[in-house]
Amino acid sequence: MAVFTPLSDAQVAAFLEKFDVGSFVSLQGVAGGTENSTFFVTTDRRELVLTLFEQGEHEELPFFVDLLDYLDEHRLPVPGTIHDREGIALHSLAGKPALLFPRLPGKHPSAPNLAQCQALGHTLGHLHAVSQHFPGHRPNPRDLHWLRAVHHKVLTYISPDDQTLMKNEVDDFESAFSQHGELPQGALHGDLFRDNTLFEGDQLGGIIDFYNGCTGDLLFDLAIVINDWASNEDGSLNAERYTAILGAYQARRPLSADERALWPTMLRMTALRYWLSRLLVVYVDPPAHDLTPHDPERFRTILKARIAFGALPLPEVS
Ligand SMILES: Nc1ncnc2c1ncn2[C@@H]1O[C@H](COP(=O)(O)OP(=O)(O)O)[C@@H](O)[C@H]1O
Ligand SMILES: N[C@@H](CCOP(=O)(O)O)C(=O)O
Repeated sequence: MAVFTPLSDAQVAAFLEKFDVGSFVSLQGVAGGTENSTFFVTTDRRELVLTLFEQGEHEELPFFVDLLDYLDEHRLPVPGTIHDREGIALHSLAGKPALLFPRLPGKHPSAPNLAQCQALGHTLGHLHAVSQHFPGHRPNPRDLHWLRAVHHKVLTYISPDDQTLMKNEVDDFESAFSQHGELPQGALHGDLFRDNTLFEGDQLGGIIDFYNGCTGDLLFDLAIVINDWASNEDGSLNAERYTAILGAYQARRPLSADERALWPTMLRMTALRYWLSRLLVVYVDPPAHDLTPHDPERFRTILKARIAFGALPLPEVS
């Protein structure tokens, strides 16, 4: 379940009166999700999503509102926030910050087909082409500085071989990145896993859950996508999905020479980023709720595969 703060019909009906969205019909808690309380709300005019923010830095919410609204204005399939009659998006409900969104169509793809991979690559390339001009600023909270600063917290919980692996990888990343200039920058989704997308058939209906959104290396976002969308069970890269995503992406935003050079390193770095964040959740900072944490082992497997086999060649830009 992902309703940590229950709401009554009457509370939501009164809340909706601030907005021009129609009258309350029904409310349903959403089972998915891990961090916030999410509700599907039906009015006599439309389907909505209501999110109560349970954790995280509340002062950062205006960044997420601005980013979603900017991408929505640029015709990306994201839930732009719904503003009330006075133009305000961010409200408070049951003592928690609250946002209202349109409900986007579709389902999460667990085994995406190649048309879905192409659609995702195409849209992410478009998003990054546009997001380079986004004026907001939020440093990437999971970048190399974070890896360097926090990886020691998990070392006592992993095997001696894994400790060596993790420490050597962080050193390697620092050495590789120091040999290149700044990579192309822009706003990132920051967590674009399959379960943060919605598809209707092969059509990408929506990209959701921008609460890891930040600004930084665009390549970081692309590497997260490839590791989640294009890895086989054994962690190796799935050549067809890899080529479908990267071919479509580069038709919208070709990678620079520095990005191409750092690509194998970025795949390893984002694999380590999730291995580490998941280890932290399991051993160091477990959440108060009883949801099953994501498996750290999955990203250890992916990291080991990237080290063993490197990256596949990047498709040529046509
Ligand atoms: N705008 C939206 N349109 C349709 N479904 C949504 C929307 N926002 C959230 N959801 C649904 O709610 C679930 C939880 O939302 P999410 O933002 O991922 O929560 P959390 O931050 O807690 O992980 C999603 O997996 C999706 O099924
Ligand atoms: N999607 C992630 C969880 C979000 O990352 P975090 O850094 O905010 O914990 C995962 O699959 O682990």
